Amino acid sequence: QFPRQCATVESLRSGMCCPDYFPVFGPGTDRCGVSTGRGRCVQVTVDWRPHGPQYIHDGRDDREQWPIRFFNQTCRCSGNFSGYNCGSCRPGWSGPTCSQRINIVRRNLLDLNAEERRRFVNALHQAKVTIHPDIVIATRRREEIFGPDGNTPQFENISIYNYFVWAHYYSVRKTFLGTGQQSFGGVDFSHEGPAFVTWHRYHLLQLERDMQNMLQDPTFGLPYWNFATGQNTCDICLDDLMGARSNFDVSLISQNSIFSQWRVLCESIEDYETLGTICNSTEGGPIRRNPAGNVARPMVQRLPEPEDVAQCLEVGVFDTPPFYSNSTDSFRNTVEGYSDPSGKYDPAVRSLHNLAHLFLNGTGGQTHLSPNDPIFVLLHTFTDAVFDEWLRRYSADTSTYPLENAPIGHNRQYNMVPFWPPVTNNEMFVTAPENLGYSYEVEWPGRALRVTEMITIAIVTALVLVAIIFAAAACIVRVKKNKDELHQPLLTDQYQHYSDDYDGIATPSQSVV
Ligand SMILES: O=C1C=c2cc(C(=O)O)[nH]c2=CC1=O
Repeated sequence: QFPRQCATVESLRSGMCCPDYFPVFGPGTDRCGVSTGRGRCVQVTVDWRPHGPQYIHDGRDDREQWPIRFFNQTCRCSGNFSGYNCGSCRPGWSGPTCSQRINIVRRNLLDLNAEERRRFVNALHQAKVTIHPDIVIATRRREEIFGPDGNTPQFENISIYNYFVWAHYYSVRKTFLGTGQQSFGGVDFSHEGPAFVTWHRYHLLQLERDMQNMLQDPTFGLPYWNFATGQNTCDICLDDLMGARSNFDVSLISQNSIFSQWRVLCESIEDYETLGTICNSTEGGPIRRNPAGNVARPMVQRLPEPEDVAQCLEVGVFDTPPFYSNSTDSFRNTVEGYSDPSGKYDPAVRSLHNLAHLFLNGTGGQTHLSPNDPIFVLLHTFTDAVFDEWLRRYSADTSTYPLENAPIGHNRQYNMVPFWPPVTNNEMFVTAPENLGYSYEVEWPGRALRVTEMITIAIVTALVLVAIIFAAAACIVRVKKNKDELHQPLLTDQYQHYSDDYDGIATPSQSVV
């Protein structure tokens, strides 16, 4: 959430978070790399447009008008420079002056060879155990951020992967309304609204970037899991990938996989909600996963079908009022999985992204915990690939993204919570290869025909066949007639001839030679 340099009493009191890029003459001398033209420290811009009716507690949540409750000044970087101090490049650019274009390819996990699989699993594990070099997390609400003595900022270090988990938790946490009062759950800054696709896109980009830096490999790309297999098994739950099922406990991961050793963050949700605290970097129990094992909900014992993806990509409107989880004919609500794959909203339905989560039936199926299971990364890269294909097919323009009245956090110009530096939903509503420097190696399924389409095609085919038969028959008749006409004058001539010259009785064979 915030750069380590800004997690201080002074920074919080001043509201300024503009770290030096290169402190030539001591701290505060090169804010945002100003001396080399990288950027400047400016007033934060926030979204003040009205949000939808779901959130009724304005003024009570630190995430409102993000990030103004914490900081009102931030770096604005020039050109292709980016990052909390303008020390890095915008996605899609690299090099010392950020002037070289790059393209990262995100591939199907199942297409990786043995060595690539090993490297990817190791990279995830390294991210799980490596402290984030730049970012720290707040473990208290703004009201209590200076600690019990008023002078001890309540921030913690966190690993790269756990920051990925924590950011998701922070975006979905309930609004604390006071001790003894129920926390308010009608709020979600990353789901059930148009920002679902943009928020998760940035979430992945940030992990990919952090892992590239950690590995010192700017070409590292996150793979994807094509979850639309229609099967009732998890095809990536193998020991050389995301871990097979344990032989000893159906809801655990096999000990042959490093992921069986991973421990889960943000488990104590009831404590956070009743005490008004925030998840910290303390880990708890193991990842739980029991794919297709939810016997109480047979509907979530299967994965989506390839046809569901094809149908979802036919929904041409990005989002529809009320821009929420009950929107109908909305591409966003369809890919998120609250509508059926054709776009029709149905409260009983779970499809695509939601269905893939629920199929995992464990840590990966609970919103406040789901990124703890590394399958989350792959499930979301695939969801992002569908979003990118939709942007490409419809040449989508940001004007189709709602500017106001979306649920809180979901308006076009809202800074996505809790990312730093501030980044709007708008900035992620662009095609990835041209604007964000990555692309997917994927083939999209063709759509099967609907019954009405099949009937139409059958009728048209039958009509064409009948027309061909008629045309052929007419042709034969004409040819025959022409043949007859060709013979006719000969006969007439002959008859005329005979009638002119012949004076006796002719036999038929004589007259038609
Ligand atoms: O982690 C998630 C878990 C989810 C469960 C549902 C549901 O439809 O019930 N949706 C989810 C989204 C998640 O991100």
